[in-house]
Amino acid sequence: MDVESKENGVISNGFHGYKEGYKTLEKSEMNTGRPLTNLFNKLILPLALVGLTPQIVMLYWYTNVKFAGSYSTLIAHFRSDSVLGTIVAMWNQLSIFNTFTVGVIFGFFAWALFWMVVLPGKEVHGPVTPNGNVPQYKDNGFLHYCVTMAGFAILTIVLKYNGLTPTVVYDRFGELLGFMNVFALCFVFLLYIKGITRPSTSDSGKTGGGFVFDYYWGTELYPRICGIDVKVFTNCRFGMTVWPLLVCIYALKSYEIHGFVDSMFVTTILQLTYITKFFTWEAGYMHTIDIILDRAGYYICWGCLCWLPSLYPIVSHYLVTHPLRLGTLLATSILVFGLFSVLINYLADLQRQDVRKANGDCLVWGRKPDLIRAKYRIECGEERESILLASGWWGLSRHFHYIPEILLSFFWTVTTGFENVLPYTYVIVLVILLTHRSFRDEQKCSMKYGVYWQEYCAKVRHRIIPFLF
Ligand SMILES: NC(=O)C1=CN([C@@H]2O[C@H](COP(=O)(O)OP(=O)(O)OC[C@H]3O[C@@H](n4cnc5c(N)ncnc54)[C@H](OP(=O)(O)O)[C@@H]3O)[C@@H](O)[C@H]2O)C=CC1
Ligand SMILES: CC(C)CCC[C@@H](C)[C@H]1CC[C@H]2C3=CC=C4C[C@@H](O)CC[C@]4(C)[C@H]3CC[C@]12C
Repeated sequence: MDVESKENGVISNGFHGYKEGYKTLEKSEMNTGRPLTNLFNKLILPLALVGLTPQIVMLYWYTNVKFAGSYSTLIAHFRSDSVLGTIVAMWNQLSIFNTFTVGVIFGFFAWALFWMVVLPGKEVHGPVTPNGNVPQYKDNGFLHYCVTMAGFAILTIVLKYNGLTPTVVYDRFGELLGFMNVFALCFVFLLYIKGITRPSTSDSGKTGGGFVFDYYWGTELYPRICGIDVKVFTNCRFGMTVWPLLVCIYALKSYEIHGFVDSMFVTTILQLTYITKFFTWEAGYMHTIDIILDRAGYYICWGCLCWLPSLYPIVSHYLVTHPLRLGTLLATSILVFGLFSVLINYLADLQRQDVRKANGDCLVWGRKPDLIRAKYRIECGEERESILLASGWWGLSRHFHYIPEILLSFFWTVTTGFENVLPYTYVIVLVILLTHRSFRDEQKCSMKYGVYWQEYCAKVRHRIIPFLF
C-alpha cells in the first residue's frame, strides 16, 4: 500500500481506479448489452423483489400463526379471499407503531451499537476496493455474540423473577417484523441518499441503472455512520445476532407450552452451533462477496434486517406450534449428522484460509497441497499473487463446502417431520441462493484470475457436486 490516508475508517491507498475484478463484475451485472435483459435486471427484478419480499416475510409468520404452518391452507385462503385481501387483512390485524415495538427494536439497536464500539478487538482489514480503499474493522464479533447471549440469559432470569418472560417477542413477532419492515425500507432510502450526497468513501455514487436499481443495489460499498460500518451492523450485529436470540426465544416458548421437546432441542443446538461458528470467523466474512461486492442497498441491508430474522429461524418458529417427539435414537442421529456437517463446512473454510496463511508450505490431508499460484494485476499495473488450492476439500469441487452447509440446514429442518413444506422454506431458498452465489463468485474469480481460474476449473471440473454439477 502506498500512501494510506484515512477516510471514515476506510484507508485510501492512493492509487484510485484500482480493480481486482470487482468493478468490472459490478458493471457487467448491470449492463449486459442486451436491452431486454437490462430492463429485466435493472427494473423488473429489483421492483418485484422490493415489492414482494416485504409481504413474503410477513406471510411466513402469518402462515405459521394463522394457517397452522400450511402453505396449502394459505393458498386456499388466497383463492377464497384473494391474495390482496389476505395481505390487507394481515396488515390490518397489526398495530406496528407502539412503545413495545419501538422499545424492543431501538433498545436492541442501542445494545448492539454500544458493544460494537466499546468491545476490544484486533484491527483487521478487508480486501482493497475497486477505488483503492482498504476497509478497517475491529474484530470483536465473537465477544459481541458472547456478551449478547449472556445478556439474554440474565434478562430472562430477571424477567422470570418479575413474573415476565422474553417469549412475548414470539407472541408479538408480527408487530415487530411489521415495524422492522417499515424501518428497513426507510433506512435503505436514507442510505441511498447518503451514498449520493455524503458518501463515506469514493466507492459510491449512482450506478447509472436508475432509481429502482440504485435503491435495490445501493449507492455505497462501505457506508459508515459516525464511524459505524453499516454492513457489519446490519449483517452481523443485527441479522446474525437476532437469529440466535429468536431461536432461544422460540425454544423457551415451546418449553413454556409443551415442556422438553427433543426436536426443538436438536434444532436449537444445531442452529446455535452454526451461528457460533459464524462469529468465530466473522473477520473472514469481510472477504466474501456480501461485503466486497454487494453495496449497502435493499438486497443486503433490508435482507439482513428483515429476511434473515424471518426466514432463517423459521424451523424453530414452526416447532413452537408443531412439537414433534423424535425419540432418543432419531434425535441423536440427526444431532450427530448435523454436527458432522457443520464440522465439514468449517474445516473446508479453514483449509483454504490455512493454506494461504502458510503460503502453501503445509500439508493438506497429509500430502503436499496441489496449488495454483494465481497472478492477477491491479489497475495501477502492479502484479499480485494469490493461492488457489486444488486439493483437499477444494479439489473435490469448487464449492464443495456448500454441500455440508445445505445438509446441515436439512438436518435442523428434518426435526419438523414431513407434514408441511413451510419449515423447509429455508433449505429450498438456500439451495437457490448458493447455486446463484457460486455463479456470481466464479464470475468474480474468472475476471480476477483469468487463465489461472481456467486452470483451476480444468483441474477441478465440478462446481458444487463432485461428478455431477
Ligand atoms: N447460510 C447462508 O445463507 C449462506 C452461507 N454461506 C456460507 O458462508 C461461507 C462463505 O461462503 P462464500 O461467501 O460463498 O465464500 P467462499 O468461502 O466460497 O469464498 C469464495 C472466495 O474464496 C476464494 N477461493 C475460491 N476458490 C478457492 C480455492 N480453490 N482456493 C483458495 N481460495 C479460493 C475466492 O476469493 P479470492 O478473491 O480471495 O481468491 C472466492 O471469491 C461458507 O461457509 C458458506 O457455506 C454462504 C452464503 C449464504
Ligand atoms: C432481498 C432478499 C430476497 C435476499 C437477501 C439475502 C441476504 C439476507 C443473504 C444473502 C447472502 C446471505 C449470507 C451469506 C453468508 C453468510 C455466512 C454464513 O456463515 C452465515 C449466514 C450469512 C451471513 C448469510 C446471511 C444472509 C445473506 C446476507
